[in-house]
Amino acid sequence: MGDPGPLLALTTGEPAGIGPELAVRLAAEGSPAGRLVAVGDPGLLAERAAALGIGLALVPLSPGDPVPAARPGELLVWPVSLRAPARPGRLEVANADYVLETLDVAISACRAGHAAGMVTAPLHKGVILDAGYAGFSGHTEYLRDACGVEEVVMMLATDVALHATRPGWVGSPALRVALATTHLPLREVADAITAPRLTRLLRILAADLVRWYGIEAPRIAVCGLNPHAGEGGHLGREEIDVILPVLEALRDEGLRLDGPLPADTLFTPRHLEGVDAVLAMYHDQGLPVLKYAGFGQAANITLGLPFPRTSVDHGTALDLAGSGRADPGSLRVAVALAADMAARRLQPV
Ligand SMILES: NC(=O)C1=CN([C@@H]2O[C@H](COP(=O)(O)OP(=O)(O)OC[C@H]3O[C@@H](n4cnc5c(N)ncnc54)[C@H](O)[C@@H]3O)[C@@H](O)[C@H]2O)C=CC1
Ligand SMILES: NCC(=O)COP(=O)(O)O
Repeated sequence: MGDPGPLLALTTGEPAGIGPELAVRLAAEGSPAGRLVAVGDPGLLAERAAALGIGLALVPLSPGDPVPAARPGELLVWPVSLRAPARPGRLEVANADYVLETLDVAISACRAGHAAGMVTAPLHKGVILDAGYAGFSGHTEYLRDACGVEEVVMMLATDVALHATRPGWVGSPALRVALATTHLPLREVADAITAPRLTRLLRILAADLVRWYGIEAPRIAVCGLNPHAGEGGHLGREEIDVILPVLEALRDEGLRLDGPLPADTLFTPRHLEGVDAVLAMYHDQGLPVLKYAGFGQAANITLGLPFPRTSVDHGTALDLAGSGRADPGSLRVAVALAADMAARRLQPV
């Protein structure tokens, strides 16, 4: 058997959702890109595998243990125990601690060098907030705080092959959409877009397109916040007062930035030609476009961390949990992308 590739920690997510079954399905397929170690409850994974008729031997290990040679039909596991029984589609507040512990195990392993990166199956933000973790916003900000970095950027990207093979497509081969704000009520968005924050986000985005994607001088298109990018100040002044001055200052530093541009036309093939990433100002400005272009073939990447972290482009899909009908496409993309990023990370510089 050849080089199994970098070891990637795969957190299995909300136990009532589709994460555990997607993890076992991917393990059964065998990941071509990297070696996976699932982080989760072995009993839960065995149960979901059995329900899908997948014969899977679980191999429990601890972070730092030698990694055995890959054998078909085996899944390595770093065990974390459920706090309460998990039933598909039924959220259980007591398991919020379990979900967070899976993240802590993976993050510690990545920081200690026991894994080259992490891939996360979806968690349910609402149940973690219901469990009392006030202010919990998602993996992205949890990782930021756990790694002690000031800022991170959420970016979703379609599988490169999707657009490259689409007849007549003249835009960039991959659509990458980063977000200036993530999980905020809409009425708080404008106030969250400050010049210092936007400056930090754009620097991280530009630097990590070089670091993780090998793009030499990335070109980034920046959306306006308001319709028609503010219509010269008649439909809002954020473009004039905040966004434009930041872009001008960063252009002087050498960053290649277009904008602020009206978001409705920016996301058209002609405007995306030669653009390596788009910075959208808020979640539902950028992600519906990305998901229309490639739901199930896209991944979520956290930029600004000391190690690769990717995730799926979807949530816990409680309505599909246990049915075997959930599409594992995005998890495949997330694993392949994390393996690619980890391989770059492991290359001597
Ligand atoms: N990476 C993560 O941890 C993410 C977590 N979430 C969380 O997931 C929870 C549920 O969010 P929703 O907005 O309902 O989004 P969702 O993605 O869970 O579901 C939206 C729709 O897409 C379908 N869907 C989702 N994944 C699918 C798959 N793999 N195959 C086929 N169909 C699929 C669902 O059945 C549903 O109809 C929320 O707590 C949200 O915060 C949402 C997005 C990402
Ligand atoms: N809409 C994307 C999403 O919810 C993923 O958030 P995160 O858990 O990766 O921070």
